[in-house]
Amino acid sequence: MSRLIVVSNRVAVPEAGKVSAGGLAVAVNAALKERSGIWFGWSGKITEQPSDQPAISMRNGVKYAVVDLKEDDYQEYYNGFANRVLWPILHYRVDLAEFVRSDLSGYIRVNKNFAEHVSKIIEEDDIIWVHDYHMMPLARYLRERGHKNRIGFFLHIPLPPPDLIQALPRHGEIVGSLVHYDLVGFQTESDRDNFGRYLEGRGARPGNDGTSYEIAGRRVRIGAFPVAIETESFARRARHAMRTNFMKDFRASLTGKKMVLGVDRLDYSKGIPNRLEAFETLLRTAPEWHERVTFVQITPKSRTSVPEYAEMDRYVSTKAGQINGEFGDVSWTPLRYVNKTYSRSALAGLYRAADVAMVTPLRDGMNLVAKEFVAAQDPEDPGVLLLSQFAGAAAEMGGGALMVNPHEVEGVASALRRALEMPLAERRDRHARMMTVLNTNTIDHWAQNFLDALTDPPALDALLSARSNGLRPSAPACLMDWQGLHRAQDL
Ligand SMILES: O=P(O)(O)OC[C@H]1O[C@H](O[C@H]2O[C@H](CO)[C@@H](O)[C@H](O)[C@H]2O)[C@H](O)[C@@H](O)[C@@H]1O
Ligand SMILES: O=c1ccn([C@@H]2O[C@H](COP(=O)(O)OP(=O)(O)O)[C@@H](O)[C@H]2O)c(=O)[nH]1
Repeated sequence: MSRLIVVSNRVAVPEAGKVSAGGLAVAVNAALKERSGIWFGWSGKITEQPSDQPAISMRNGVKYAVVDLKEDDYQEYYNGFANRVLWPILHYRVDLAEFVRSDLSGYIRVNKNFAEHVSKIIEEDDIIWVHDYHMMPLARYLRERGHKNRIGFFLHIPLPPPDLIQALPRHGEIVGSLVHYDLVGFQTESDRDNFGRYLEGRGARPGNDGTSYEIAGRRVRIGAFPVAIETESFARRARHAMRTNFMKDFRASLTGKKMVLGVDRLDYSKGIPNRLEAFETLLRTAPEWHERVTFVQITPKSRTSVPEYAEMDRYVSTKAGQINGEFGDVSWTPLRYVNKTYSRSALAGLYRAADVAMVTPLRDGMNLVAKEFVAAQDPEDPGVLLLSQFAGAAAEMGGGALMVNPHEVEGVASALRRALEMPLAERRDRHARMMTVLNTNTIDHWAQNFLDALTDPPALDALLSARSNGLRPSAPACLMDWQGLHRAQDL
């Protein structure tokens, strides 16, 4: 069996007793779990003179190979181009992008350096899977070194329409370089279609198979592969968590009040200010909820050296203080705003104890918190998911969540009230609909679907032709929906 080499900016080497690093980490570890593989990337450390050799460690059959970054690489590549240019533009926030040429040089330098390291470990049959916006041009530099391996790329964050991509200086070298991959995967069909239109604008010709484009002598396939969670084990974790002292103490502290929960990195894309304003509107317009509800907002700090994040930090903590000052009482703190990172087990318990989860990003690639919240619920007495229409998760969870436009604060406040007052039968019905999705697309399916599409394009062609022969009602013809194709195979 060929080896799988995963490349991403952050590498989450599992460490006993250490808090998990987030969605991407969980997803990639699950992909590597079943395969003989290597995960290469940044160690998370900054050193003056990084070693020429990656530091290697083995955990549960997976090899982790990590390198340190120099201070200027960290500033230019990670804080600069990745998080002050690509992140805002790909999240539709061109207004927040701060482009500096030296940051782009740093981004290219680190990508070339990663390619040099990865090049040394690649064997002929290896499959290479590159993750996220930090590493867009990596395949190009590997191809320049002569590697003909199958290389796939998955973008964890949104991809906006071509007009917005074009606001990115030298977008052709960055987003355009994705054509050096064999397969490019996105979280949603909308992201995938935006990329298809972007390629067409650059002169790419759609292939006859309906899933690929040809440009500059290369053929690239594209698809939607919504990232998922370990549904069953997360549900189990949530059940067990309720027996811990942590959860017993927490529930006692609620003194019978309803609990609304938010869990997000402190990031402007997550819509935290709008959410707090919606809670404030509820308290202002529905005084009957005073002393009967507690909002718990868990917000680990993120990318703190980036000025836009520091500004968000100041705004949110001021707003939280103002809400408590205005509405709180000696016996009631309406909002508990916490900047700590919690373990996945602690989070699972908090999700299960919550009556409502507010997941209201202004834009989000997927948002795994939305899925984890649903998986953690007691099916007999489930909480309600209030979900932004701009989260990638909305494409799958829209059938059961209360959908909101996070820009309409009064609308979110009304939805929050409706969620708090929703009858049990409706809560059960909505929860069951979302669980069907989470049980169908698990993290193992996600990884398997992507790797099958990357390694076995003939199977993909066969499925597509089966579909065009009437085995499945035709979907938007130009591009593929790999999950839909799997269902077609079942027919
Ligand atoms: O590594 P950081 O800079 O600390 O940021 C953490 C991760 O944030 C982003 O997560 C995205 O991936 C999730 C899983 O697919 C998805 O659910 C979410 O919507 C995205 O925002 C980022 O893409 C990762 O690279 C970061 O490691
Ligand atoms: O205190 C925390 C807060 C979040 N998370 C995890 O971080 C991930 C966040 O992923 P999401 O897709 O929601 O957003 P991202 O931060 O990746 O943009 C989820 O798996 C959460 O369980 C965590 O382990 N501890």
